[in-house]
Amino acid sequence: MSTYSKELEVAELAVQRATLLTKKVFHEKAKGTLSKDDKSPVTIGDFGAQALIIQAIKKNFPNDEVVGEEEASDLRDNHKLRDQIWALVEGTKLSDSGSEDILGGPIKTVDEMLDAIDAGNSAGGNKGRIWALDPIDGTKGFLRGGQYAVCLALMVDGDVKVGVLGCPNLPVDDTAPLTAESGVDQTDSEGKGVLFAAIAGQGATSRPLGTAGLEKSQPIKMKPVSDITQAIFCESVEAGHSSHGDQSAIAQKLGITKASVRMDSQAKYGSIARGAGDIYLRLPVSATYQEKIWDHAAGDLIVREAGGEVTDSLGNRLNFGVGRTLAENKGVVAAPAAIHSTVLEVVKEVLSKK
Ligand SMILES: Nc1ncnc2c1ncn2[C@@H]1O[C@H](COP(=O)(O)O)[C@@H](OP(=O)(O)O)[C@H]1O
Ligand SMILES: [Mg+2]
Ligand SMILES: [Mg+2]
Ligand SMILES: [Mg+2]
Repeated sequence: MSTYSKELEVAELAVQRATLLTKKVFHEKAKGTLSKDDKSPVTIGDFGAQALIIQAIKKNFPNDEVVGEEEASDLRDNHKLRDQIWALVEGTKLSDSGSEDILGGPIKTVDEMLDAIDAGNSAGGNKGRIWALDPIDGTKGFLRGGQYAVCLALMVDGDVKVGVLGCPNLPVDDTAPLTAESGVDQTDSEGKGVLFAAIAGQGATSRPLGTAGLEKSQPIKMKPVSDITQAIFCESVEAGHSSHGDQSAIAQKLGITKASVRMDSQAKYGSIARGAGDIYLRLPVSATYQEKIWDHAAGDLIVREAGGEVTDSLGNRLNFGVGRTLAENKGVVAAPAAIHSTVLEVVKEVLSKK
């Protein structure tokens, strides 16, 4: 077996299983939404997906740590919500029993489920094997009917080695270009659902999300951009998550005339990695916000392995080894390697004028 192939297999299957759970919640009107301390939303889908994925990691790699976005404290005294999540977790299995076996068997009790969720409490850092998990990235998109992603990455000594993104609402077809509609009013209808993956040094791939381990992955590559004015650039839907104003000024200076594609979650990284889009800009709106490692780890590797470069707004690589946040970085600039320096120059120019 080549390096990290076992980790990739477990990560892909765990993400695929978790998306079965999130898809069920996506189609429910009531998604069991709570407001967290920072006022951001979390749903029964986020908790359930985190439990299923951490269980699979701990069964296969008991000594590994996990930096997971969610924690179970709100559930320990909210039995109604806890039981709703348990019903989902208990009822979610991959249809292929061989794939289910690889994940190491079901969660047996409610307490085991809560403990699995809380096992995502690693402080992170640059020593040893640590997984970064975002059980639903783009929760606001998930609630609005936009894009969302189930995101998992393995870091070893602070470097991302394996990355997986499950995107239930993106087209399976790698060649379908992004349009203004790609991020709004989306669902997981026929032809939707893609799993992106990468191992450091071994390239990036995609495969249909619905088929567990049964379908072969295809290599993906970023699209060469010969004329930057024709580039498709992506940004968050939420104006509170990145500066639409700065991003539009940068696009304008680059001569880009097409409107941005606004899309929730790391579906943006997957989309540019397969050449459906070209550039992803995420410039800070707040001077104090620190980006979370689980919002970027998998996407960073997948884009770089597909021929892209990912830096912050100063041109530094994202540093995943300093804790649960990207404390040393500000913003994200992701583009094909051949045009990244051109984009970065304009980013610096626009930000320096502020
Ligand atoms: N002020 C802020 N600046 C940047 N990112 C923020 C933010 N507040 C929340 N986020 C993050 O933005 C993520 C969604 O990114 P996007 O806008 O690309 O969809 C959220 O992930 P979750 O949805 O997992 O909580 C959350 O972690
Ligand atoms: Mg969140
Ligand atoms: Mg997130
Ligand atoms: Mg999340």
